[in-house]
Amino acid sequence: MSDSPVIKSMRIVPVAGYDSMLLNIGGAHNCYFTRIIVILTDSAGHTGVGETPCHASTLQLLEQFRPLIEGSSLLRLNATLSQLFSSEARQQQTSHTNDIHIPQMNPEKFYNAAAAIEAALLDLQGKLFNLPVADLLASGKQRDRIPVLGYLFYIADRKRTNMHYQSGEHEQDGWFRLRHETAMDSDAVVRLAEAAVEQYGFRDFKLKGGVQAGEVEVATVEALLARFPEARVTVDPNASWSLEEAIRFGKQLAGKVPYLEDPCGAEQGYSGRETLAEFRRATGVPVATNMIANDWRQLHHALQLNAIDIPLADPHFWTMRNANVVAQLCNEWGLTTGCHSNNHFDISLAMVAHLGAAAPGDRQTAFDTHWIWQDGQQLTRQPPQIRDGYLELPPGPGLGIELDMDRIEQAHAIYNALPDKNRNDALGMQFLIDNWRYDAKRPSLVR
Ligand SMILES: O=C([O-])[C@@H](O)[C@@H](O)[C@H](O)[C@@H](O)C(=O)[O-]
Ligand SMILES: [Mg+2]
Repeated sequence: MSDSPVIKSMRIVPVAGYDSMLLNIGGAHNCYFTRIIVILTDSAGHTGVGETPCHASTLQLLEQFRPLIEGSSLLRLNATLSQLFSSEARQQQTSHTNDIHIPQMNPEKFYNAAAAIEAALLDLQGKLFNLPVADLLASGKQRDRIPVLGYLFYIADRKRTNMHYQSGEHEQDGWFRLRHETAMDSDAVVRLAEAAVEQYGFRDFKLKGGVQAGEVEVATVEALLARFPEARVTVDPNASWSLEEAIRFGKQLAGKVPYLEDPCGAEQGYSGRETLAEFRRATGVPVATNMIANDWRQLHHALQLNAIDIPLADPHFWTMRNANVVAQLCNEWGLTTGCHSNNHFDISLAMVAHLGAAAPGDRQTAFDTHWIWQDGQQLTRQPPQIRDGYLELPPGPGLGIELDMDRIEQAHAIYNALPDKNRNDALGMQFLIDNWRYDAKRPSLVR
């Protein structure tokens, strides 16, 4: 043990990148998105890295954890993480609520902080043992590439705001240009899908719903299916449909979609787990969720109620090792493994690639990634690639990525210059609808 490298320093770097005016139930994505990069350096001179969603309270937590991490032995990773998990901060973690798009409600702070640290430690251990992180997760590496989906959004007209959205006008036609243009109807979303297929080869799509009336979003799903009859297409209204609507739309889409994601949620005194269980019984449509089964206790209740088929265990909500345990449970218990995402850089893309590569069994649905909206803003020298609808596991030990420190400093400078550093999707939306306010039970444009 005395030969174990020791963590010498932990650098916590908030960073920002650019985004399009993507719509969801919480409003419109800001022209900037923010993330936190954790960089650990050990006594052997290696660097390990992790990425997580950014919030001021996550930054504070990471600072609080610094004394636990600096000076710790790399080989005692289990003991270090156990200490983190038995800290007061975890006890104070509130349970996950449905209101995922309201910054002050976002409950994942402890897990977000722990996830970035754990990923960076695993990256370092991988370098020490000359093994990919996928091999350090309990089920070990199972594959070299994982199916990922084309994550489609309705896109608002950025010109109606005074925000600094990129224009894409200097880009050639195709995905890199189209991803900045307004896309508010089925035809425009189908064009986005065509461009995404051309660029990345997707066979799976997810439409971010919770924006327009359910009928409109179902029509967009049907338009995508008509254009790509072989594809697997789903929609995620983030629980904005009532149970009655969800059952109606579910019956309309039954047999055409592989699953629906969070079609309904808590209402009239019933929890989201209860309404999803009723939805499944009424429609037979499998249910995926990133809203009501995001920790062990929630997952337990969701499974007891037979409410879900696909827990989308995001490594930033669970940590990579815990998300791998969820994948093992899915394999043993007849569920399907999947993964949720938010806007992210390529360090998270590598984390997701290793998680998917280690998921046992063949019941794996295409993983979510927002990367196609950020592609080109990499913080590493050779970001993992999406080809033919698959995210390829980067070669090399650890996470298989090498930080580009110049780009990290630039992204840090963008973050420092931001007036508003926490995610707040209401801001952009208020340019479209005066005094717009979030409502968990209404699509964002239905006002
Ligand atoms: O990026 C978005 O707008 C999504 O709505 C994201 O915030 C969600 O967390 C997520 O992708 C989801 O599947 O619910
Ligand atoms: Mg979702």
